[in-house]
Amino acid sequence: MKLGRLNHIGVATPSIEESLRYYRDTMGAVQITEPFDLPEQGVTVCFVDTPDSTGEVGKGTQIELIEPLGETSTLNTFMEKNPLGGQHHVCYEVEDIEEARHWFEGRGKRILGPTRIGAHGTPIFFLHPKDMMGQLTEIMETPKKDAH
Ligand SMILES: CC[C@H](C(=O)O)C(=O)SCCNC(=O)CCNC(=O)[C@H](O)C(C)(C)COP(=O)(O)OP(=O)(O)OC[C@H]1O[C@@H](n2cnc3c(N)ncnc32)[C@H](O)[C@@H]1OP(=O)(O)O
Ligand SMILES: [Co+2]
Repeated sequence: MKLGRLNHIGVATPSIEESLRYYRDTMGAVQITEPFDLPEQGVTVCFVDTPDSTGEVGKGTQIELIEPLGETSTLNTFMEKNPLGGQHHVCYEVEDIEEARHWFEGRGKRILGPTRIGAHGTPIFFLHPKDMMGQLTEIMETPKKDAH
């Protein structure tokens, strides 16, 4: 397996509205999606697009803003330790999610739960931060070109 594209950086926040204002008004973001709830993951999410190397917005690495949703959100423990939020996870793309799963299992890395569909609508899994140099790491299958 080779290191794939950095698809997004997951950034936890106590207030997605405040974070949206920050990225728009302080950082000059020009393309931000509407927030949407993922109740099964216990988060409200939205994406801030950053320009790619040509300066085009929409194809570059995204900031994935995540706010806890509900009492049982996985994010609540993180927010207790980091009340202002901050960098939560990194997400790399792979061509084949099952091949990637075998790769990491073969290297003794703990995979957190089953492969499932993530916020981009493609299969993902998470790897435990303690096995990944301290970084909670999301692995995501690259969206197929003809995906609509
Ligand atoms: C946008 C939707 C997206 C998707 O599904 O597509 C998401 O939902 S992302 C947000 C929520 N989902 C997840 O984070 C799934 C994976 N996370 C987990 O399974 C847990 O959060 C886990 C196992 C990483 C940590 O579990 P928990 O928080 O309950 O336990 P601890 O607080 O005791 O953490 C154990 C140990 O890990 C350190 N830790 C926790 N979170 C992080 C982090 N984000 N980055 C780095 N390190 C982290 C924590 O400090 C503990 O270390 P210790 O030295 O023992 O204090
Ligand atoms: Co993510």
